[in-house]
Amino acid sequence: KMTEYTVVMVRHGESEWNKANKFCGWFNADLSPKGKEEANAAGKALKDSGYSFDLAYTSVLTRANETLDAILGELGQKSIPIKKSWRLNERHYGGLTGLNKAETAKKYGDAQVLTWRRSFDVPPPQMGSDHEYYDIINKDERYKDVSSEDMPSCESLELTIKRALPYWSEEIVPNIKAGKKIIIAAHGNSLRGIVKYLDEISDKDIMELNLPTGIPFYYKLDENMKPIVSMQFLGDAETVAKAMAAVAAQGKSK
Ligand SMILES: O=C(O)[C@@H](COP(=O)(O)O)OP(=O)(O)O
Repeated sequence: KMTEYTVVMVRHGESEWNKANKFCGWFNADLSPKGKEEANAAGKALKDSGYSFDLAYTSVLTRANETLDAILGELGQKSIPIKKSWRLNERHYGGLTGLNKAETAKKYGDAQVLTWRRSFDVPPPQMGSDHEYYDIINKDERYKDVSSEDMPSCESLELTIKRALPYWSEEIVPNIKAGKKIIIAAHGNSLRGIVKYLDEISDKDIMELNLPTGIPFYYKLDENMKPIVSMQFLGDAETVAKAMAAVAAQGKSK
């Protein structure tokens, strides 16, 4: 029989800054009450589908960590090992961090905001040291082991992939191949990067992918980590499609 590995991924539940429609990136926003409910519901959906895990991965951002904790709580699996890495963080939104997405679209136009949010290789403007959130992010203890060359001041999807993929290939893949059942709780754009790589989505087509908050999805991978089944959400198609459209609409002026 062909070897088949299942990996589950989930974007965290709605954060306070998703709710306020603000560019968040490396700012450590908390889950909103709705986001906490989404995280619990994600755990219930995984439980109902019979999932259990041996190892969990997440970013160093609280919204992803708390989503993972809620899921593992629902599964009764709070004691499995959890590995956290900044490499799974959301893309760094640079100078846009803290700005309202719809107001930014009013000011710069929908097309510019779409380029900043969804182009493959155009990074947002840099976050300078005078930015409101610069010290909060750069002096955060959780980045004390990140070298100054690795510490971003803004990231395109391309740059996000460059720092996330080594973690996927060197840390996560060997554990998948060792037969560990894995869940990854991360972010809209760090997960878009992994999905782009796995499904070999073109730089142009990846613009169309908007991941909903708090709805887990799975991949079935062969022994070469090629998808046998790609991105299957644990939710009905209509709910998923609506949630994706809502994420896409966040960057429009009206
Ligand atoms: O940084 C942010 O604002 C959102 C994604 O934003 P968009 O790229 O969808 O605008 O990240 P997440 O909520 O997944 O941590």
